Amino acid sequence: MGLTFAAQLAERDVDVRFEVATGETLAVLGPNGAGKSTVLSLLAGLLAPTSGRADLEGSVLFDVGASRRTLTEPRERGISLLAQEALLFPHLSALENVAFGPRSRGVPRTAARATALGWLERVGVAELVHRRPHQLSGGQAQRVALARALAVEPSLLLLDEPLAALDVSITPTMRLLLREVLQGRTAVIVTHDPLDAFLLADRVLVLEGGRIVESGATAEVLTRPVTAFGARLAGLNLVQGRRTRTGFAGGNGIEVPLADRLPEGTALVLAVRPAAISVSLSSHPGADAAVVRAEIDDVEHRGDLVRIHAAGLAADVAPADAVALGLVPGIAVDLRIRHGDATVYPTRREQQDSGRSTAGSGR
Ligand SMILES: Nc1ncnc2c1ncn2[C@@H]1O[C@H](COP(=O)(O)OP(=O)(O)OP(=O)(O)O)[C@@H](O)[C@H]1O
Repeated sequence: MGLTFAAQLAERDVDVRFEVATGETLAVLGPNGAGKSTVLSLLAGLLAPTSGRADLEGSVLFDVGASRRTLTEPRERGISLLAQEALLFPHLSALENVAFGPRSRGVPRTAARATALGWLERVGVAELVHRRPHQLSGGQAQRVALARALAVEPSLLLLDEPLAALDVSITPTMRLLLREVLQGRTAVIVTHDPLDAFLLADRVLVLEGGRIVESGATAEVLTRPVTAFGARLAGLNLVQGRRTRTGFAGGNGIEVPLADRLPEGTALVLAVRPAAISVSLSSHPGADAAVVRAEIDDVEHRGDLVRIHAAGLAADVAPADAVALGLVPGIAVDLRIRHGDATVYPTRREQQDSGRSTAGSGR
């Protein structure tokens, strides 16, 4: 059953229809003003469509037409929303914030607290149960907000740019936590970040001007992009490799130390943005970076940057640097990736096989 959604909202010129199977995560991408937040608001019941119908696991969320107008109350929809900001109740402790949902659905206090504690443990902040929101860091507050969203066992979890407001130093671990809790959960995530889409979503939908311009399995959109956003997705470097005794070893010689406890031999994928790979004629390896020496296969001019292809990787450099270094096909260069810029995670199959274990990021 899952989710079926079809809605028009005339005043915002939005007309979108899609389905999400039970247990599947859909990423909604698109430029500013594309209609992503509008879709989430329609689902959550914060906006009513001009016309359309949505069903979640056989229950009507809305059904609006010429002669009918059913709008299920937001709190009756079985939907939780994780927003950019944690939006916790300031006067309640972390535990009370998470217990609030079950309590307001009639669960007795002790049982609601036990549920809340279980979720706070699951998201890694059990020791912070008695803190008030102002005593939590941004990342801790977002973990509490995630526990709160999940404690009501929603049929659908909505995530609106859940990592956007966090310090970049904590987004990798938060992203891996989301990846873990989204396994087998029906979810729609709005994001600007192709890495989120790739790591968290089974399918991707690209909106532009209130219409769907591209959709498909994440891997498909990655390999056959038809829009600028799809191309941004496709630009992400993905390197297949394995867990060695010390970390990740990729087919093209990239090695990154890891702090996870995954067994040796686990199939892993390393993701790194083209902008995070620096290109030089020669460099010193250093302790905090992986360096791959390779001949340039291709040089692509892309407006305000130049994309270098070598060793199966794409690296973006400023045009002035490309000229100064004389970057042309055939010359040998060092591609340098700081360990902290690489995200390493098990392939989906490995993750399912090994239960809930996740790789640490490359930091
Ligand atoms: N509160 C509002 N009132 C009227 N129009 C709005 C409102 N919010 C958004 N819009 C319009 O609706 C359309 C879709 O906007 P929406 O906020 O859904 O886009 P978005 O993809 O979420 O953008 P962003 O990435 O900037 O958050 C845009 O034309 C926008 O100008």
